[in-house]
Amino acid sequence: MKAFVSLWSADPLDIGGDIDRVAGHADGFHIDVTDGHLTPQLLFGPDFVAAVRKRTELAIEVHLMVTHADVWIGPFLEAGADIVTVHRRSTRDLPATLARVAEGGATPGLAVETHEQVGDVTALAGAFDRLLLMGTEIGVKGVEVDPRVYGRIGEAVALREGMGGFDLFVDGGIRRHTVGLMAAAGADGVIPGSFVYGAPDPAARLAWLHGLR
Ligand SMILES: O=C(CO)[C@H](O)[C@H](O)COP(=O)(O)O
Repeated sequence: MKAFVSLWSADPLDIGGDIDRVAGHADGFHIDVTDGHLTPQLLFGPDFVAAVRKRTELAIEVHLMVTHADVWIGPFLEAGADIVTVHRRSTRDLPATLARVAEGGATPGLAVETHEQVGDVTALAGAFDRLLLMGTEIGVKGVEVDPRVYGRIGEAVALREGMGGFDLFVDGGIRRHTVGLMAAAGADGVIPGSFVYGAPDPAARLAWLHGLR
């Protein structure tokens, strides 16, 4: 099981230190971008991503939870994002938005929210390389996973072979009692927040995560 660690759950006064603490153990970092409109939070802009880029060579995923994704793809690519993940609700033309990410040299990611149908992604076969399946509502943290997520992981796994393949990650509600079930259902990776940064030994927790499947 891979882990892209969510910097939203790092210590906001010591994010550099928190990056260094897990850098030899994480598979990448996940940076949430919210606009207070699509999501009830204000989080992380391109300058922040550029600063993280200078601090680590690990992959950076930018999770765009904003009303107008197209406006922000360019600035986040320039800042050094490796993966840009967008929502259906963030654009009027989802294939064009995903293509813009790929044309910019980054991996296009598609987020599927808890109220959306997993099966709807089949129409976008080949347009994205990462599926970010939300385990909770977007723009919240510290909450429990929606238990329907395990079945939804299975649905995505069943679909992906016929779609040319994609990496399947789960975001939200990553806990000791949920992550093993996510791995067993077929997820390739998760986005741990407090599960890593709230642990007494974040590196050991990541090693434990890597051993799952
Ligand atoms: O976007 C998120 C959840 O939707 C973030 O990944 C968040 O950092 C998770 O927080 P936690 O695992 O601490 O609840």
